[in-house]
Amino acid sequence: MVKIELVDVYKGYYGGKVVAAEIPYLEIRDREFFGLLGPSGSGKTTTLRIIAGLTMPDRGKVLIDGEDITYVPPEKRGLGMVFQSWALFPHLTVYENIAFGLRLKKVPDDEISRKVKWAAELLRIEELLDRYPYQLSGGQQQRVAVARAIVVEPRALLFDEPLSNLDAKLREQVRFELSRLQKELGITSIYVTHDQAEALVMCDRIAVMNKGRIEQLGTPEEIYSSPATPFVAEFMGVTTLIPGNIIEVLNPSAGIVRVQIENSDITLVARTRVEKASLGNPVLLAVRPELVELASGGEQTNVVEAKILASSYLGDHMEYILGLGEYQTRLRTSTSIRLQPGEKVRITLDAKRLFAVPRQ
Ligand SMILES: Nc1ncnc2c1ncn2[C@@H]1O[C@H](COP(=O)(O)OP(=O)(O)OP(=O)(O)O)[C@@H](O)[C@H]1O
Repeated sequence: MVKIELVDVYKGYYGGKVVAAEIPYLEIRDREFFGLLGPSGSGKTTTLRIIAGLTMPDRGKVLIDGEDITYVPPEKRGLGMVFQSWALFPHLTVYENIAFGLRLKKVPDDEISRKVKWAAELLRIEELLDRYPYQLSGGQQQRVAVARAIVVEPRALLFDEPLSNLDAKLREQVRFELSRLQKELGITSIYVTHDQAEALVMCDRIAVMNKGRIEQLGTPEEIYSSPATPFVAEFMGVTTLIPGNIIEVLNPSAGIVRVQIENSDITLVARTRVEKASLGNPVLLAVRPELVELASGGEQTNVVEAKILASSYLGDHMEYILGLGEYQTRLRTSTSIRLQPGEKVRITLDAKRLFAVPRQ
């Protein structure tokens, strides 16, 4: 079992003007694929480096399985690392690159040979063992870097944007392979990325970071469908955030509320965080295009009138910009439906998926 905890960790720069990491408590569970997600400068790398032992926190503790390792040097923590720059040794073959950590540990040759073969098979690079790094593609180098990290059988794996040097197509493929490998080995892993899609598809849980702090911690689905703050909603790709206020609490235990859009008499039923489901609370309605449909007539809730402001033909679908009170949102339809700017339409917003992001 390998559980990693951060307790009251703080790291600041420039006399505390820059908070690189401030984490009251974080637990990364045994065998979990854990994502640290956030924009540039949000503190992901600092947090990972504190866990790795490469950055000393100003305050706080790092625990592995309850044991305080805050002052244990990086090489004694038993953690495998795969960073953005893979930094393979150019003068060593793939075999020797993978074997490097084992040689340092003075592992006997026959055991090294067995372990290198095992790691090479897992990463599907058996054919490449005699080559030098310059004879490999970016994707192959990346696999060698992962093999080198796992061959020493680390207690946990730390990844810092390991795929950012790969092109989009390869990135998708290696993403999938890394997830498979992580599950196969059952190894606790922490993965730093600024790419939402990457975190959503790979990770069991994600911490979204902003200015050194964790804004939200949850499963990919929670983070995507129930963003806790406007920052998380925007970072997860919500382009339309419509301000409103809670005017009725319909189901307190499920967080179902009625929201009145600011400066209009339009009201919509939405979900919000249960602890924020109180009368008068300000919210932002996160309206993703996939929640908006033309009303067919049978709907009971969330049917409102909107005005077509603009239309675009996008080959396989139409996209319309709608005016909703003084705010705007988008509607997608099949290309067989053609609406004209200025036209009024009745739309429906899926009340089960419409989320009211707390504003305070
Ligand atoms: N050695 C350092 N000296 C001064 N400031 C630093 C140092 N390391 C990090 N910082 C600052 O701490 C903050 C967090 O940086 P960090 O590298 O952890 O962010 P990040 O989320 O990993 O960003 P990126 O995705 O760009 O790597 C930033 O404002 C950064 O400028």
